[in-house]
Amino acid sequence: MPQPLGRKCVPAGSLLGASAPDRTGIVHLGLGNFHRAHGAVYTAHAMAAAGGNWGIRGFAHSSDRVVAAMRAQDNLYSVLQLTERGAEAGVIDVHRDIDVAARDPAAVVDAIADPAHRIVTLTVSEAGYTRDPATGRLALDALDVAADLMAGSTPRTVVGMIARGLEKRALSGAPFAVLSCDNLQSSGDVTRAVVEEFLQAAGVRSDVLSFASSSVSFPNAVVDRIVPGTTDEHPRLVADLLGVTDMCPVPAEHFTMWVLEDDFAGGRPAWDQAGARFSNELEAYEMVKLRLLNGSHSLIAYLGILSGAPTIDVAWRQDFVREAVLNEISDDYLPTFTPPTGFDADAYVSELDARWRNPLIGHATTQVGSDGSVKLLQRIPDAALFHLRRGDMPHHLALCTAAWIACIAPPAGFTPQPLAECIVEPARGRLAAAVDGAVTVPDHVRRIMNGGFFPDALTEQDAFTTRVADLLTLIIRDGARAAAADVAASR
Ligand SMILES: NC(=O)c1ccc[n+]([C@@H]2O[C@H](COP(=O)([O-])OP(=O)(O)OC[C@H]3O[C@@H](n4cnc5c(N)ncnc54)[C@H](O)[C@@H]3O)[C@@H](O)[C@H]2O)c1
Ligand SMILES: O=P(O)(O)OC[C@@H](O)[C@@H](O)[C@H](O)[C@H](O)CO
Repeated sequence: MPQPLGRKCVPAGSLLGASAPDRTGIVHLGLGNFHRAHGAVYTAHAMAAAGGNWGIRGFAHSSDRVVAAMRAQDNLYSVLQLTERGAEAGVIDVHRDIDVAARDPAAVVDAIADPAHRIVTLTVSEAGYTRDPATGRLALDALDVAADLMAGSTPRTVVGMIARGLEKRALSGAPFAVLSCDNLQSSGDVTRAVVEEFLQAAGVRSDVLSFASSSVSFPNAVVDRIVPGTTDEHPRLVADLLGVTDMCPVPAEHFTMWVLEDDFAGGRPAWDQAGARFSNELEAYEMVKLRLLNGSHSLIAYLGILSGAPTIDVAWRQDFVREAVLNEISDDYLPTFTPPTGFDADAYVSELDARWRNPLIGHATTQVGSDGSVKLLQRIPDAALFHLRRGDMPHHLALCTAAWIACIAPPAGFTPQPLAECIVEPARGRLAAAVDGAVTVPDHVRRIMNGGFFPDALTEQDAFTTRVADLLTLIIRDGARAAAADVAASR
């Protein structure tokens, strides 16, 4: 009978990297699966290589699920690496004092203000940055942001917590870095912008603004590792491999990458000795990651959902999905950017093929397709505008947009595959209101494209809206495969 994982029961040789010292140097917001299989693993290896007090004070945003399970195991958990050659498991021991931010937001503010903490890392999803989709700026009118801005309130949003923590920390003047590890373009610049917009809207003292600009850095970073949600199968695999019961293991692929700007105002762990790459070519890496991987991932997910595929590997094994995605990469994404020095696009795409094909990962199409209203903003508008401004039509980006609408805001009379109902999408209500009363598919699409869900620059492109409407009409009439065939014929 396996014993529960805990400090008294760590299987010999299973620790990945070092166990953390008692002191914490990092505050992490968003204690989900990705952080636990990525930043936490690099930090454990960095401490093993070069030491340092970089234990992690972690906060889940609102759910107690991971926190309760980790606490019962003395903050330990295992990372389950799933490859086509088999599975391996290792234990991570870098978290201390984990909690739920919504339960005690003041504790988050205090942790950020504490000079012992020199980095705040974030994996709070694209939605966690509370930006207006049309402008990309902090959504000052959103109810939760407006509530956080009220004098004397305890902040509930991520941006509010960072800004109020920074304001309190200005009293000590201790420098620190805020490191976004979410799939955002210019993640550091975006995070600085929303935090500074919050501070200005809150009317903080000028010395707080000076502290923010002189002593707080927001390095840009690109993160990469496919980390699906945990299922009941994963604890069983850990029990087989390590002989312990782990209530909250994290499944992950073998591949992992982290590219960062080396701009840490308060110092950093030796992540470079743990495999992270420090580079001045962040923008180029962002294009590769956010377009070739994440943009393609969205198209696989929505075409997959419309054809009843529950996971990415099942969707990817359908010829029409693979053809659409590989053509999207070559026609619509690769021409839009200059890759990093020495980058081999063919090798990268072959590697993506192997990563998406991995049947052990079981990455749910509905997970990748969640929050499309926020994620597609990183993946579609800029690349689409690149082509539209040259008079070319990015057909595959239009297909992805049409497939998203078919899943999330289907026109009256069309019911997508049942999987579509399982997609978490915070904008569902607003989308339904925008299309209420639409009588034709073009009218339906126009209301979405002009409804504040995409940047103005894209919504001004009538040809794109028309192409999305044509493809949505085909999806409704003949299915996703037929729409993909139409796109293939238009190349
Ligand atoms: N899972 C991956 O493969 C992967 C890979 C690269 C990057 N990422 C980035 O990490 C993020 C989290 O992925 P995950 O796999 O950990 O997901 P997860 O569902 O396990 O965790 C999501 C975390 O984000 C928090 N969150 C969600 N909405 C929020 C909001 N509005 N405000 C504040 N916090 C919020 C949740 O509380 C949770 O802690 C992704 O959205 C993405 O930006 C994920
Ligand atoms: O994590 P999201 O929600 O931004 O996007 C879903 C997936 O595309 C994403 O998680 C990838 O698996 C990941 O970006 C790979 O590094």
